[in-house]
Amino acid sequence: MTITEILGSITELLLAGVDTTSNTISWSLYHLAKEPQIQEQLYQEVIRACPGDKVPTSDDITKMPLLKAIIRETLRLYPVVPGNARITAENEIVVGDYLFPKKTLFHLCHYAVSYEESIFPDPQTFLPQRWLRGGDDKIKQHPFGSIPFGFGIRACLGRRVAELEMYLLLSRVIKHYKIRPDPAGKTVKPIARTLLCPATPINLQFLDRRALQEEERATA
Ligand code: HEM
Repeated sequence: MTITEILGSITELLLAGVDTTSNTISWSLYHLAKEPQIQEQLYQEVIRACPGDKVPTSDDITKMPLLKAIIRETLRLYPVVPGNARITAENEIVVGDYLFPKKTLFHLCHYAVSYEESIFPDPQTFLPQRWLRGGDDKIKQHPFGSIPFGFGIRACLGRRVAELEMYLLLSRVIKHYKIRPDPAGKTVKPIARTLLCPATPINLQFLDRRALQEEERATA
């Protein structure tokens, strides 16, 4: 590899491989802090699949459907890559009643698509259960309702790594800490700066579960 290729690859891996997953985890913690019931359900799922001092591994993740649903719902609300583009290089195409000549540049706004009410009822609300099989709110999902990793041969190369990274991190964090929201009660909105990022800092409290349990025992 030339030095230019090495520098280009490092920049790309930092942008594609670090900021994407870290922003997504920040949003999922933000919502779990605001939704203590969902956080408790996740905690129960994690300690059921991975009891005692055991550190969650990729095998344990297969027993954590809620964990996966939380990441999917987070990426629906905050698709960290908010837009995607494609050029129809070779053929003209018809979409609905419109004819697009060849070499048309299409831009897909993931952010707008994944808030479509006919596909996701109550689209502004964080509802991980909409992704769970057999869940009350489960509707027949449109396969392209939310495609945060893109689609086709140029879809995200790091998808599996990214998902595993986020599942492992979130399950480990939840196992050790109870997450509480910013006592100042500030709402954080997203902003597109190439990637979709929090417009203001996300402040959270992390309470050590072991210390909380010891405190509870001491006061009982
Ligand atoms: C939450 C995490 C992530 C999301 C939502 C995400 C999303 C995306 C999207 C939408 C694309 C463009 C796909 C398309 O044009 O159809 C993409 C491309 C790409 N992503 Fe990710 N990504 C994530 C994490 C990662 C990670 C962790 C890595 C590397 C370890 C990575 C590496 C790449 C690469 C190399 C491409 C370019 C693929 C190509 O052009 O053929 N991504 N990603």
